[in-house]
Amino acid sequence: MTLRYDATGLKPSVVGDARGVSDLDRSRLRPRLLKAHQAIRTAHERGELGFIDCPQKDPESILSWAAKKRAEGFREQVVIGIGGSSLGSRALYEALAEDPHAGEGSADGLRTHFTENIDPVGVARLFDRLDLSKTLFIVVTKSGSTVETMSKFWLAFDRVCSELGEDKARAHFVAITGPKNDGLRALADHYGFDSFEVPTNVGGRFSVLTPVGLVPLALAGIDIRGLLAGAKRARECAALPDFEHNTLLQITADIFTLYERGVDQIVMMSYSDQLLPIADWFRQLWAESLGKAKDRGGNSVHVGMTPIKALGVIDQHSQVQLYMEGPNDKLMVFLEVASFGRELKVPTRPGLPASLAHLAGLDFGDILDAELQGTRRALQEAGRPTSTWRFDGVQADDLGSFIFAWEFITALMGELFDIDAFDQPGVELGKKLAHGLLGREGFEQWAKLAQSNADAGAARSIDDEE
Ligand SMILES: O=P(O)(O)OC[C@H]1O[C@](O)(CO)[C@@H](O)[C@@H]1O
Repeated sequence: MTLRYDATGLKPSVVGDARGVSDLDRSRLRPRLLKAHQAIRTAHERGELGFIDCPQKDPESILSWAAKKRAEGFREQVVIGIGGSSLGSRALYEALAEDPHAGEGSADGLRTHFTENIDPVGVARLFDRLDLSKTLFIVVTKSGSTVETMSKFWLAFDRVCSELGEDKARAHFVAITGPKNDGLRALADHYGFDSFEVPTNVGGRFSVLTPVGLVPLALAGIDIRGLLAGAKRARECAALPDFEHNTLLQITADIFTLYERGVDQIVMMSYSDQLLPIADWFRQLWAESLGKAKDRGGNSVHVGMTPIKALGVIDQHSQVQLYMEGPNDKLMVFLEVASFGRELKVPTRPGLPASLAHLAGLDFGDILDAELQGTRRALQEAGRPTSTWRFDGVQADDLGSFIFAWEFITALMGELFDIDAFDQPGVELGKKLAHGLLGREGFEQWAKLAQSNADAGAARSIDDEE
């Protein structure tokens, strides 16, 4: 049974085949979803959930600042951030930039690199090949104190100061951070960097349509007006109060019904290289928002759906065996592109073996599409739930709509789980331990522990250490 959602205004269009989810099931959840929808509206009216305001923001000041900045002669930019401070911008850059990893930047758009990890090999490979005189560093951290981001910022700042002098360094750094006056904000004020603010009521993983994403994307020459226009379209769809016309309520009803049936994993399988990184953004949004130990009443619930990133056709030769025959616990979300805007055909020159002769003259996009259809149909025949987000093409407005739609669906899921979808208490312990270990006493403790582990020959984790 294919559920074509009432795609009121929503582009990309969405088609679901939530096997086993009947209209009856969906209407069963209708009252809870309308209550969730109302709760989100109320929270927004209280000034929370700032992500809902993002599509309304005027991008013109960012666009004119970016044009002025590029005119200063920069040709490349390095975005230093992690998690919500980088994943969204990277995904949108890699989807929408003309040729994201090749060629030189220009006065119309800086070639953009994203550095998120602190693997010394990766950082050195990037930093060592930069022409610092033409490189702009965009430092993005909402808290202003994330270890990975701030250590790389300091490395960049030291190198630029050493090469160009501290006076000139100022123009090579832009800070995008929260209003808290310590960490990056204090340094930006002290050194006089251009800076933009991350609104306090927008969670990091919901912030790509704030200066967090809009500033680097504008510098890269990406159509941020189109992004916001698409997000506005999805916002209008999200605001519809009636279940029958609100596509996002219907999609959420299907996902939650499946979850209650034991489908606790969601595979975002992109049949487009350009759209693959958007699955990285989605994984943080979905995992960090919904993976929670306690509900709002403090009860231990341990809820969440594991988000998995997959790429078609590659993962047909890797993961699909599990998706087809393994446990029926995954919702397949296909990202489909109707037109790649690029023709490339299998040559018709004679010589192909008879078994492959039918490929001659075929367009690569058509082959990809046939493989998507074949894989999707096979999964449906195997009774696996699927849904497809169908993009006319990889363009800014559809991506803006996609971003806002999933942000809103995530907020609705948080209401259905009755959890706080906007905090991330689970990441704090790891950070504390890491910070502790990075302090002096931490390393002594760590060295002692490593030695005692070695002596005991036992693999003990730091958690066992009282
Ligand atoms: O923008 P910041 O404060 O550097 O945080 C980066 C990321 O780290 C987290 O706080 C924890 O992983 C994410 O929620 C956030 O997106």
